[in-house]
Amino acid sequence: MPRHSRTSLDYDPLTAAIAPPSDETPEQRAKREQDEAEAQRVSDLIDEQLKAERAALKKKKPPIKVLLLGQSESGKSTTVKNFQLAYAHNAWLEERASWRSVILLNLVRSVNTILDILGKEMHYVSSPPPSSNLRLPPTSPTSSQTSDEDDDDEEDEPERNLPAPLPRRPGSASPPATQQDIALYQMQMRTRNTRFLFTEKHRLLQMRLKPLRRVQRDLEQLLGAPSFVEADDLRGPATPFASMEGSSPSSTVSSRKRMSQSHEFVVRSRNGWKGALRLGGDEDERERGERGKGGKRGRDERSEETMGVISGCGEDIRALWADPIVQEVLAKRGVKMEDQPGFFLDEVDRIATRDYEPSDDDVVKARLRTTGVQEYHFLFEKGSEAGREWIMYDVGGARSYRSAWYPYFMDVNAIIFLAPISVFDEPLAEDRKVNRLEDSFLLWKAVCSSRLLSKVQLILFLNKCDLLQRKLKRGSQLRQYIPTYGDRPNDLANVAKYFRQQFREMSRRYSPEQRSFYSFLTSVVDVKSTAVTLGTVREGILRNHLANAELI
Ligand SMILES: Nc1nc2c(ncn2[C@@H]2O[C@H](COP(=O)(O)OP(=O)(O)OP(=O)(O)O)[C@@H](O)[C@H]2O)c(=O)[nH]1
Ligand SMILES: [Mg+2]
Repeated sequence: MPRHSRTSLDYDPLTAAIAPPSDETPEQRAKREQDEAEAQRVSDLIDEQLKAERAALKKKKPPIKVLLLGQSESGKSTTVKNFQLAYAHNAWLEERASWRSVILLNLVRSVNTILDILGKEMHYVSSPPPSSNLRLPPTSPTSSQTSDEDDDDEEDEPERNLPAPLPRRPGSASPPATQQDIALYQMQMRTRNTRFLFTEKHRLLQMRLKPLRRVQRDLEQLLGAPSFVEADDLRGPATPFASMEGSSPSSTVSSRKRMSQSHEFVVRSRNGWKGALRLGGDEDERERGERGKGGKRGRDERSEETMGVISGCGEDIRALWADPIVQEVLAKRGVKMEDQPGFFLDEVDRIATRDYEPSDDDVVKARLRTTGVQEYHFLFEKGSEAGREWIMYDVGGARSYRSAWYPYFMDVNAIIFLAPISVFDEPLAEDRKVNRLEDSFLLWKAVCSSRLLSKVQLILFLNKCDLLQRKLKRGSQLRQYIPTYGDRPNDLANVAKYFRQQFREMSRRYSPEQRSFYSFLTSVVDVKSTAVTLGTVREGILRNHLANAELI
């Protein structure tokens, strides 16, 4: 009877197939049994590992997910940096050096901005005074006539980078001019009529600092997309995510995967966090390799070259920044370099050197726009938080990036919303007709109103208090931009209290369900005070998370 037709229950074809040959010698048998014992040992080991992993997974606490929201330059990335500094210090140290190029770019951009302004002024000095009149922006009903008459005058268009008013007065068709508009207009008039006493020194500085134009281009190339973005590419609706509520979670989750770049920090010992951060990730590395000549070596050479040019220009940069005529020109133009993000001109002696290494404060102050969404993982491995992973999502805040926020609304535990409150007199870069504070209010209102976020804990950072204080001390009057502020004292404590009330009221009015209002007055460039704030925030988020878990 052929084997395959046997039906007896004591026959197992598999056993038959792996059975030792009938003519096995004693040596072969000993070898076979040894191999089988070893295979069994490995198999047992794998089983044990799988069991342990399953048990660990069971014990693993769910990650806490925090989303940072707010307009561009509100301080989101700076807040993440503070979180790294406080809770991932070793990884922070590893990453710190890679910020050098960003800081150099910040410095060089400041110099080139000054050179641009200087160039224009020197041009005015060497050319006859303009014959056409500057336009006065629309202001009160009486002065708006002036602007109507001059509406066809295109010649002065580039000069009209005027800020938008806040709030618009009811009933007025066109936005009325703010005090700042008028001041800017008067300043432009004065500037055009002023003849600065430029000397040979200014012409020499201009000439000797010219190589910094190329350095800026090189650094922008090296750093890739975020340092290239033009204001025109940032335009878009204020709250695109508000109209996306209800769209399919699966499509938004996959778009979220496409958009995010992941960075990991792991804390392993009581010494703090360990891990690594690769600025930009592999993809950027590849792109940059292709852009730069000859990949990493080419980049290193260029970086050396760049450093050489910058350090060679150090003296002249210092002379330019310290020059009283340059300072006068900037003041007349209303340009406050020291209020601008990424301001390093005061540190030029330290930074424009070949062996410059960024300090913690430098990195916190450095400015690099976020494009898309950056994902940061923090894993606590000691203490009561052991095994708990935190994931922070840092989004690009410019208007054109805001539709990318929505997929992250699906499953976050908390949102830290940054509203810079020093910007009450500034226009939004993406749309200069809009006041920056007004844009923050629109965003906050939309976030509070979102049904998807109705159970998410919202934490508000009223940020840039240091800049607000500086502005108020210089004499900026809040009531000129927000008439409802009335006669309240024009100091930090009262202005901050007023803003807090406004945001609280919006949260109360627009939240679909009742929610607690948590707010902090912050200057996130101040690492010490921010560490205290973040400690409180962390505890609050954790407590809220645990309370919700209990409820479930
Ligand atoms: N003086 C001062 N500067 C701040 C403060 N917060 C942030 N900055 C600076 O403002 C600039 C912009 O901050 P970022 O954290 O990059 O802003 P962002 O919200 O991430 O901006 P996007 O990436 O464009 O969305 C940086 O140069 C910061 O150092 C603050 O409280 N005070
Ligand atoms: Mg950012």
